[in-house]
Amino acid sequence: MLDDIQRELFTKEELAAIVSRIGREISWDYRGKNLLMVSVLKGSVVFMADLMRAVTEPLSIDFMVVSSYGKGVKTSGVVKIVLDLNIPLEEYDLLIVEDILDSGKTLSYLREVLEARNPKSIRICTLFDKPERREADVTPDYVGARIPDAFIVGYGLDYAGKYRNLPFVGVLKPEIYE
Ligand SMILES: O=P(O)(O)OC[C@H]1O[C@H](OP(=O)(O)OP(=O)(O)O)[C@H](O)[C@@H]1O
Ligand code: HPA
Ligand SMILES: [Mg+2]
Repeated sequence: MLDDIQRELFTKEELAAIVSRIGREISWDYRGKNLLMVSVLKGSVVFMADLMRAVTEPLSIDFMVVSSYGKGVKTSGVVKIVLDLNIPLEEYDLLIVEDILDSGKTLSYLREVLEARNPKSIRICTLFDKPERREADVTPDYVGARIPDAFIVGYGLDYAGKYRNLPFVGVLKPEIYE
């Protein structure tokens, strides 16, 4: 698995520092609110597990499973909700938790779908933002780090379902997917 990585982009320690910084920002901003963190699976599984423990205010969690990349490194353009939330959202301040904002198609679609359910407020938190590849208009409220246009894996992020268990984030060697 390690042989497939071209270079490490964020070490385990750097990721922990990023998560802790976002956790502090969220803790401050959501004082006295009714925070519901919605993790967009599968990619955000590791980030979500760490981030929720970096938030010091009371919160609830829930999960959606959304998929659009399949086995490729480019979005299929079709965002499929594989598993939806099944609770009313009116009483919650919703925070969508994503691993990466790339073309923006997943988050622009999700935001629209969830906004229509009338939560008290809605914000987006993404660990990584790849602004150069944006195709849909999305503005995240919390960003861990902006990254260059390269396909990254680890810390929840996959290529064809693999590499999610790497504790760091690295750039995948292009020969793996070309
Ligand atoms: O901004 P976009 O171009 O839409 O890309 C970002 C989305 O793509 C990935 O999900 P994927 O469809 O690979 O499912 P996964 O979370 O199970 O890996 C990633 O986890 C984000 O949800
Ligand atoms: O760079 C990426 N890596 C893994 N999954 C992704 N989904 C969108 N962009 C990426
Ligand atoms: Mg993926």
